[in-house]
Amino acid sequence: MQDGSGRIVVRGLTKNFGHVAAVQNLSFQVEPGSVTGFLGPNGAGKTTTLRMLLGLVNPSSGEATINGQPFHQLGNPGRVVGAVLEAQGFHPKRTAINHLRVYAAAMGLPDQRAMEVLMLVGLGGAAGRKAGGFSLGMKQRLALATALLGDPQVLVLDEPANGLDPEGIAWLRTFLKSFAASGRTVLISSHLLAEVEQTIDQVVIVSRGQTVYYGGLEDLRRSQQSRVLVQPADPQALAKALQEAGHSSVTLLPDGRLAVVDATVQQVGDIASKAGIALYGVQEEQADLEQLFFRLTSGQYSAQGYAPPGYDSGQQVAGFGSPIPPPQAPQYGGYQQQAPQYGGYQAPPQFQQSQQFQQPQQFQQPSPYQQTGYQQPVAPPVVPQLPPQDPNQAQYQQPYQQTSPYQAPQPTSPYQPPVVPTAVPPVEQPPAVTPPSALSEEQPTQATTPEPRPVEVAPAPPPPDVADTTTPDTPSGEAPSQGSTGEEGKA
Ligand SMILES: Nc1ncnc2c1ncn2[C@@H]1O[C@H](COP(=O)(O)OP(=O)(O)OP(=O)(O)O)[C@@H](O)[C@H]1O
Repeated sequence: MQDGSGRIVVRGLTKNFGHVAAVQNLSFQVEPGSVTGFLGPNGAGKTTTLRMLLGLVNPSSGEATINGQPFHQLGNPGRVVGAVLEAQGFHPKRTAINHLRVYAAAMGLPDQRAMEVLMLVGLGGAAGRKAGGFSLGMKQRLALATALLGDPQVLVLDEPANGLDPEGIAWLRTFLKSFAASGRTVLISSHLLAEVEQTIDQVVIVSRGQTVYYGGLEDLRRSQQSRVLVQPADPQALAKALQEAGHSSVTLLPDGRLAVVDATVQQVGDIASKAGIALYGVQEEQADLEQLFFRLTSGQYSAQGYAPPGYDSGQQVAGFGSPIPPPQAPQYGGYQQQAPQYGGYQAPPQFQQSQQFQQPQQFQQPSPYQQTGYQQPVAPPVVPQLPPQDPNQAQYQQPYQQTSPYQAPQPTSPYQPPVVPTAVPPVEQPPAVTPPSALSEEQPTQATTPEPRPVEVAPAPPPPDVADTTTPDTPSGEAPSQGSTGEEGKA
């Protein structure tokens, strides 16, 4: 029996693909009324977890429920949960509007609902264009429109910002916040905290298939303590002097600086002065959330050959190892930097590497982005509420305009459920679509299906098509996986 809460519960979820432990004993809960970010580096197990939640992969153990029930027990899943796992796999020759009409018909919704969701995601002007010609960002919007068809209570989106331009990201942020503010549940995955930081309220951070943090984003921010970073002429001597003065939490960083937790800048300066130790730089550091994310998830991949013998890759901020060999960390009794801990629900590390600390070039630690080749995503501009646009020329329309059913009749929510017709209107040229059962892991992959991973599973897939003979819209699920090994190859 559905509890109607809109709550997602993941309890002890585990998935092994042969020898690959994709997800290990994962537990978290996603509450309605908030946007929860599901974050982790590549290969952390995010997609596998979402696929288990959506009934596309059988867990090795544990369970994932929506409204208190596994996905396959939801009566009309398309009306409960809308999901986008990968914005690909649309029939390339089918127009956006026809794609949506097919799914709308399968869910018992009127044709007009297709146009409504297209308008909602800003694709109204591209309704008659074939999906095969869509850009990645347009495909993301079309996939989201498909997920919204059934006016679901829960939205599950895998990397939804992927391919969106800055305006699209800003639009998505506004949309998801508004959706959650209407009392619904939003779970979005990403491997970039910066990409979703302004969107999410709660965060589940996974690394190597395990939860490393689960809680409010603000709590995560608050959990970080500042520390004093100091560059002394003689780190050993200063560490000793600090310890003798009662400051036991002193960490020697690979670049030769000391990080002191329970002391102020003034205290450190005074102690150094009394001990006759010259300081070349001292600064209080407030930990950065993005760096914390790197720290929490570091070690997912470590680049062999870069870390010198004895150097603990856990000291690195970036998760992919450092392309620049760090200096050999001298070993001090009791002052070694601690590697981040994994497994279970552990508190995040308290300290982060300073990027502002002023010191000679040779001591500077490259930022995580420099180390990994990433660039910090450009913060999207603030989107005006209703920018002026020419309906004939604008590529995307703002979603909260015109006749959208989501236009807020009530001040608290822009959403209204769509009208469910008493009779299903006929569908023109129904295309080939994988039947619902083919989404299941237990179904063998169809020979004509090019995509081993699902696209959108939100609505119940429509009936098979007799006209189209090309690639189905909806890819099949994975090959039988329980206990198998090499047959579960990932695209
Ligand atoms: N069908 C499969 N068969 C075998 N291994 C798989 C399969 N699906 C996922 N894996 C493995 O499970 C691990 C987790 O993969 P998953 O796709 O869940 O990670 P992710 O966090 O979503 O990564 P990304 O951010 O790159 O999408 C990886 O090691 C991956 O290779």
